[in-house]
Amino acid sequence: MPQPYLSDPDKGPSRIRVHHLQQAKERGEKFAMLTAYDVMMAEIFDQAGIEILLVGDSAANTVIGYDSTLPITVDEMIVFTKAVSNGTKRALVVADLPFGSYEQSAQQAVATAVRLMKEGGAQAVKIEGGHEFAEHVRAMVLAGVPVIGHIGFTPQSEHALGGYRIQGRGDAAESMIADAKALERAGAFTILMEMVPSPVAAKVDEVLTVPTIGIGAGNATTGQVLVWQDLLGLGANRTPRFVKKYADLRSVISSAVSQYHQEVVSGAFPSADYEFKE
Ligand SMILES: Nc1nc(=O)c2c([nH]1)NC[C@@H]1CN(c3ccc(C(=O)N[C@@H](CCC(=O)O)C(=O)O)cc3)CN21
Ligand SMILES: CC(C)C(=O)C(=O)O
Ligand SMILES: [Mg+2]
Repeated sequence: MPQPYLSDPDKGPSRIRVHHLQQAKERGEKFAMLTAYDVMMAEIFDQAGIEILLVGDSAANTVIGYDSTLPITVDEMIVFTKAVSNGTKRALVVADLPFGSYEQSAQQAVATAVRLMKEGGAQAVKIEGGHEFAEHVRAMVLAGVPVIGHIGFTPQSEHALGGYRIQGRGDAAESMIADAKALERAGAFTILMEMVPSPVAAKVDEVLTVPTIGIGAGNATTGQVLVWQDLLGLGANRTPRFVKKYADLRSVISSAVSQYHQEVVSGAFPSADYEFKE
């Protein structure tokens, strides 16, 4: 396979923009999205070639320690979005619209999206929900906000959906495809699908012109996304089945910190190398 256009150091874009993702789909190339919530991780992921950094409302779980995404606020999302945009040179920075910040009206969605862009430095936003939010998407797009639609399992609707469950099985597949089409028609530049049977996700990618991104949605979507603490093995909890763990940072950090602790209590640290002479 030739060097993918998106990551070609000479011909590829120096800054990923929405139209590059569309071109990727047209060329049959894939791209990667990863969450980020702080400047140093954003720098590392950006320099590693990740095309899209998502400031997910999963920060509610992975940074703040809530057991769902529902409590995180727009003000909190803005802090994380600023940190990520400060650490990013090439990737597209996308921020989640948190629960309660967009549902009431298209105008509320525009106001929140504008804050995430103006105050947080986001270059696009992501909104959970299907055709019922098409007008919200249209209003944001008209305001100059690029929008990703998020369908399938939408964690902000956990209580309405009855828990963490796969969506779009059986008869529900047709309405999921209709949701994806409605969001595309409203102007969404990408559709993200979470916990959807792979054949349904493949069908959605096939019927849409815009690219798709999957998490627990198989290998036929244009892109993939994971939460970085899952990918790098930082969390203590069991991860969802769709997670592939590429490292075990929790044990790396734990043994380094134990060694530091042991050297402090034994007096081995700081040795002469780390002290100031008169
Ligand atoms: N750390 C983390 N990773 C995520 O992927 C993630 C978050 N947090 N927070 C926001 C949402 C919530 N998501 C989740 C969280 C848990 C499951 C889960 O426990 N899934 C089980 C059961 C699936 C089933 O019903 O069969 C699994 O084994 O995959 C799935 C998605 C995805 N997002
Ligand atoms: C899991 C991804 C898609 C997300 O929405 C988040 O991290 O908040
Ligand atoms: Mg989210």
